[in-house]
Amino acid sequence: MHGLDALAAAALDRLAAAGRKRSLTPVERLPGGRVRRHGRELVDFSSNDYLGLSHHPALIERARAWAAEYGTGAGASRLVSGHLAAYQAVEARIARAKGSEAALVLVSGWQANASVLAALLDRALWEAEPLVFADRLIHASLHAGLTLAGARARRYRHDDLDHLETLLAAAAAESPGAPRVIVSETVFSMDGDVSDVGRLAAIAARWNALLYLDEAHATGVMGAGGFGLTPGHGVDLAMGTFSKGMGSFGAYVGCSAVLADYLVNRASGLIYATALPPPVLGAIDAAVELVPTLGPERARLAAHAARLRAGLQAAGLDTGPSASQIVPVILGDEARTLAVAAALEREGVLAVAIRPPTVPPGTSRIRFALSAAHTTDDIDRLIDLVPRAVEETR
Ligand SMILES: Cc1ncc(COP(=O)(O)O)c(C=O)c1O
Repeated sequence: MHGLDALAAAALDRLAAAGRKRSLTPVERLPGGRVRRHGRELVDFSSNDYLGLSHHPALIERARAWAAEYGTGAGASRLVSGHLAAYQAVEARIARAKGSEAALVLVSGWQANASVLAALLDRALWEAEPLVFADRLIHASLHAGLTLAGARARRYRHDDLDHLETLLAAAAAESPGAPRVIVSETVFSMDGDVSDVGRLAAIAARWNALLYLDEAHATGVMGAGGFGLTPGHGVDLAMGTFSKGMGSFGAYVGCSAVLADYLVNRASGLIYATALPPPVLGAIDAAVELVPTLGPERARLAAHAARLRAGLQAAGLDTGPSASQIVPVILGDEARTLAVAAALEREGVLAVAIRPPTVPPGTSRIRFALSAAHTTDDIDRLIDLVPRAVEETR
């Protein structure tokens, strides 16, 4: 008897005692930014389906058509027999949109960050140990990549590019010849703030550092054609996902052709994972085609976010540094944040409480993820409900 169940039960009891035990709740996703949970229809402010594309007829139709034509599974990794010819057209289109020489589609955002970063930070590649400089609030999947690579990042204060430069200068004095890699995001998932990509690129160029930026929350949503904030800035490696604004699943990296080739040979998440199922690749294909035409939806989403921020701030609430479709209301205390989320759910609004370890201690928040599928009335209802729910828990 290994006794693991008893140990796991004890670990769960400790989480429950700390108010941090989580569980899975079934939902039925509905169009129009709605979900059904516990039999009730709720306005969904917790999904990252920023343009409502997960229910778009063009994506559904192409997913259906590709399932009928190519089957439901890819059968093998891309390097074996899972590389549908369609990948080439999709990747060429992404590379054009990103302004990069090449692009590579990977199975998921988590897997892309974990395995691409690990491959890029391989000492054997650089013939030296690369020094990594990472924003303090980077996503868990980027941390996984650093961990897999055995890299210990120098972490700069969130969005503090002066601090980044100080760390780069100190490292250059200590180890002048060491390769340097900067890792950050363009839209931060929990604060909704937007990086200064131009300045990051200028810093990377000045210090001869490789720049890796995660565009998970910018893809589909930000930039003139909806392909994020990196195009035109000469970012070495721009990663993004199809799982959020693009309405389905999977990820991409935009980079040089030789780096893409290197990743096909070295990124374990591409080599040792079955390729995306054809219906998912079909949905990606349709989204990549559609997104440049969705300027009005992006404008509507930005207007929703501006309206919500203004309304909540006028009620005295702290929306942090949000400048995107992600609008947090930072409450600090975990129990209070849970109480506000519960009060909102009673009113028909799903907006989950985000607590440590997802965010730093003392910064628990309700994270509102907006969608172009929401109506202005949905936003106005939030502006009315949230301050009342917060007041009730004082
Ligand atoms: C910044 C960031 N990068 C990567 C990911 C992972 O993407 P995916 O959900 O497609 O695996 C997420 C989403 O959870 C994210 O927020």
